[in-house]
This record gives sequence, structure tokens and C-alpha cells, in this order.
Amino acid sequence: MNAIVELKDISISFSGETVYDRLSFDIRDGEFLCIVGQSGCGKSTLLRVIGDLLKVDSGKVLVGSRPADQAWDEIAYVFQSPRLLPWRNAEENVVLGQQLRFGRSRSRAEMLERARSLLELVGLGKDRLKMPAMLSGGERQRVSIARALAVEPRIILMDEPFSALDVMTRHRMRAEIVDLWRKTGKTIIFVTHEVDEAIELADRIVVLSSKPTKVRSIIEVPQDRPRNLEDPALRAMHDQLRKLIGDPSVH
Ligand SMILES: Nc1ncnc2c1ncn2[C@@H]1O[C@H](COP(=O)(O)OP(=O)(O)OP(=O)(O)O)[C@@H](O)[C@H]1O
Repeated sequence: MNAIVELKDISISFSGETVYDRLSFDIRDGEFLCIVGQSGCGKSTLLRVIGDLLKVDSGKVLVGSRPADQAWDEIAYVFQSPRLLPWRNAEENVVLGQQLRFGRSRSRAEMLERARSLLELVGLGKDRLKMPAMLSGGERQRVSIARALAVEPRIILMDEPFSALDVMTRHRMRAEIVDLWRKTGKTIIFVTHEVDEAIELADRIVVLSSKPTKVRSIIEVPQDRPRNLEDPALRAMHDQLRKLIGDPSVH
């Protein structure tokens, strides 16, 4: 499979402290990649580097074979908190994402139609006119996923998108994101501090070391989805990942 993101020997320091020390790995086109590692090892920073919100001190970041600063149109973000405008209803929030990306090159009617079909896709067809305050946490996060899809990225960067949700909703959202990933064929790069979440979702799991951060291991998860985390092979993977991460606060 072709690489859609290539990180080559990237190094970053903040105020003299090295975060990445020649970190390298590739992300495959269309894969669901999870990134795990100790708190503060640089998982979120990696998404900012791929999304060109942060420059590297040295090394190369290629997105779709282009330097990251020329590839912003390939990417959309879903953050831990949905970041919706409270005075715009669900569909207008999805329209706004498109206005910011496409400006006047796309008509309002087109943007509205796309917003509606994506809200339908994420299960909010009937809620499209609700204001964010009238939506549950999971529903708000679904709006932010629809907003990300609306700008037609090839890659969606997700930074612990379900960690603020209650346990039941979190489990449902995991199943939904796998379903959406299958339907849309996007590449998903998903940061999590929950080992089981990574095992449930990923094609591959990148385990980062603590700082100065390198790739400690890349683990393939070949099992069909939906996955039963009680499967002995997945239990063993869970233990292996926890050992590799080496942090008691990572579940
Ligand atoms: N703009 C910045 N200025 C200074 N230090 C920064 C900046 N951004 C990140 N860092 C530092 O870089 C390191 C990596 O941060 P990052 O948020 O990427 O970690 P993380 O693995 O996502 O952590 P967590 O799991 O706790 O969310 C941390 O030590 C953090 O303090």
C-alpha cells in the first residue's frame, strides 16, 4: 500500500527540551492508524506536525507526496472537544467548515446539501437544525466528524475524540467511526491513551517511546472487526502494548 504520510527523521525541541529525536515512520493510504504512548511523549504534537500547525526543526514531513505546508487541503481535524459555534445549528456548523476551506468556490446550496447528507451519514439527519446546546456530547462529536468529512480530506486527524464521552457513548462511537472509515475510505490517524481503544480500532498501532521520542514499535492488528477484546490474542496484545508503553496511567 502507498504511503500517504511520510515522516523522515523529524526532530523537535521546545525550549531546549528534545521531544522528537529523528522520528520516522510512514502512514499507509486508507489505513486506520492509532498512536499510543506515555503522557507528554508527543502524540498530539505529531498531529500538529502532520497538519502543518507546527514546523519541525529538522527532517521531512510529506503528505500525499507533498511537503506538509502545501498539503493542508488533504487534512481535517477532530479534536477532543467538538469546538462547535454555539450560535449556529448543526448543519450551519458543518457549512462553516466548508466556507472556511472552500470560500466562494462552492455555492451555499452545495455546502448545505453536503452538510445535510453528512449529518444523515453520522446519524443526525433529524437533528440537523438543533443548536449545539440541544445535542448530547456524542451527537456534538458526530457533528464535528461530519464537519471534518465535509471538506473532503483524504486524511482525518483525531486527537482523543471520544475521551470526554461517557463509557456507553464512547463504545458506540468507536463502532460508528469504524463504519464511517469503511464507507468513506479515508485515512484516519487517531491518538488515544487507551490501549483497548487502539486495539479495537486500528489496522496498525504506533507505540511511541517516552522523550526524546522515537517509534518503539509498530503493531499490526490483523483481526476482523468488530473485535472481541476478550479474544486471547487481543488480550496478549493488550499486555504487550502496556509493557511497551511502560506507563501505569495508560489503560
Ligand atoms: N507549544 C509548546 N511549547 C512548549 N512545549 C510544548 C508545546 N507543545 C507541546 N509541548 C511539550 O511537548 C511534549 C509533547 O506534548 P503533546 O501534547 O504532544 O503530548 P501527548 O503525548 O499528546 O500528551 P498527553 O497524552 O498528555 O495528551 C510535552 O512535554 C509538552 O509539554
